Amino acid sequence: MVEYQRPWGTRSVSPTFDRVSYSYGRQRALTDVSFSVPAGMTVALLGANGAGKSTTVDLMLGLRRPDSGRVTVLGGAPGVAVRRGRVGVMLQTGGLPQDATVGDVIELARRLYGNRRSRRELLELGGLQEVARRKVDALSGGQAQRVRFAVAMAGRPELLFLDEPTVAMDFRARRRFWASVKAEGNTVVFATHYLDEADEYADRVIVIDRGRVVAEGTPAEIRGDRGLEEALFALTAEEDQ
Ligand SMILES: Nc1ncnc2c1ncn2[C@@H]1O[C@H](COP(=O)(O)OP(=O)(O)OP(=O)(O)O)[C@@H](O)[C@H]1O
Repeated sequence: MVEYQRPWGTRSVSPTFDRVSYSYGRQRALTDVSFSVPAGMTVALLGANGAGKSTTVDLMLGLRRPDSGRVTVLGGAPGVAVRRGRVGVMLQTGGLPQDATVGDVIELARRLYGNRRSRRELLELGGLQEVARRKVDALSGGQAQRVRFAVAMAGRPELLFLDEPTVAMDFRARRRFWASVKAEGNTVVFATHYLDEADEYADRVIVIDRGRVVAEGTPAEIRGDRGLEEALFALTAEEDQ
């Protein structure tokens, strides 16, 4: 196991999990999970299907409460940070009104956050200028993801939670997406199955296996001399059937 390194220097710590456990009824999803994400860092959550990544993101958003342990986000309860617009989020599905145009959705998001950013800026951020008049239900999967990204950025959040953000994006859109994320300078926590993205864009990687943190470190530390995919094979088990 790669050692969990503290302290993180002088930067303040953002989301923190302190011995968090969570179950869906009798299905245990997380057991005794502890980690902290320093401000300004990009952290990737890696693990097999069903490992507990989405549950971790849900807890950070205050959508679920831990059965035991404590989750803090920007120094307080997750729900408070979310309600104050300090957190931007891209989840895997849903969340967009299908009958509205892209421009309408962007306007709605702007208004929700007190017009902190211009329409033009947000359309640019998502690479959406060409499809601004198109209805959401006529977008491709990758375009819809880019709308979700623009919406997530509307409030100039300090912290971004991204659950498999680039799944439907083509290579160009993915690169542009990461360039935008990095340029904004937020603290970012993202779950992904694209190991190359974790390798390239994450400052740190947290590997979750069957609800437990089994490794944490820089991509180079996790990868060692065997590559990230081999490391993941060694660190994690097959999904429970
Ligand atoms: N609503 C739910 N009800 C019951 N069990 C659930 C529910 N959501 C998730 N689980 C279970 O909790 C565990 C963790 O699931 P989670 O969705 O957090 O995994 P994940 O790492 O995000 O997986 P994936 O990579 O497939 O998105 C799994 O065993 C899953 O089957």
